[in-house]
Amino acid sequence: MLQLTQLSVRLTGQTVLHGLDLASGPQGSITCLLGPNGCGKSTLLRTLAGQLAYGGSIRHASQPDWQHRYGTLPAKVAWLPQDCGSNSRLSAVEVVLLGKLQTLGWRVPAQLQQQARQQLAQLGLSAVAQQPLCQLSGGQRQMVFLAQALMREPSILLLDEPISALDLQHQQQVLALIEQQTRQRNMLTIMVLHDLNAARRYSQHCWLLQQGRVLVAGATAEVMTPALLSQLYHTPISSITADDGFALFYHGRHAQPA
Ligand SMILES: Nc1ncnc2c1ncn2[C@@H]1O[C@H](COP(=O)(O)OP(=O)(O)OP(=O)(O)O)[C@@H](O)[C@H]1O
Repeated sequence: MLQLTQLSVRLTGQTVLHGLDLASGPQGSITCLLGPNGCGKSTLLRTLAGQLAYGGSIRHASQPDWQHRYGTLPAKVAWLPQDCGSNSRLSAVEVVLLGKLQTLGWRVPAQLQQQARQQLAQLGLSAVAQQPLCQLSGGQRQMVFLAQALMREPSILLLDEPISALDLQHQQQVLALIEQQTRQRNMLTIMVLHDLNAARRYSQHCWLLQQGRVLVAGATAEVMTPALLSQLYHTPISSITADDGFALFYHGRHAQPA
């Protein structure tokens, strides 16, 4: 579990995150970060990834030796940024192998190449494994970088809008893979999403941010209510219950029975 205490971030003289006190879910679970555009979600994720200077503290509750500091991606952390734009001529499989950069030498062991190909195969990308990244679509690139993040075999996985460029079928495929890998590898996954229904279905814990402050945080089932989401986004949000018991959120007021 990550414990953030009084976490503050200033960017070019402006305070963007204002003293956040937050706890993630435990290892093996997914925490979702929700909130309107500009509320500070990416800033928070970049801070966790060691990319921004901050005040306050970031600790790992069950690993007291784990150190977090500005300037380096912390050990055992993988981060998928929001913008995966890249014109690299490296092939997809080479980009995935970069997830193992620290252990790569002049020769890439066959077992690592196999592992990289498997990561791509799990995302349905085997056919483009040898294609240069610059010749892939935006959605394919997003999945290649997700494969690279998983290749690092992190214990904390930070994902900034990992399905933003994907069609509905690929969204489900990617979220199911993230869920399965989070459990199987006992990772802690922290994920920014704009899709409320995906967040409800795939996360166990939720942080709701508003203008750089915590509106509410806790178990997803308790936090993701129409009332709190309407307050968060300043617009009416209602829900119905799907066949599988999950809430399905939609924009608008719940129709009154006739
Ligand atoms: N380099 C910067 N200097 C000053 N302010 C910045 C800088 N980068 C971002 N901001 C501001 O910080 C705030 C938070 O930005 P951030 O990208 O974290 O929002 P977000 O919640 O991820 O938004 P979105 O959902 O649109 O991706 C915004 O108001 C933004 O204008």
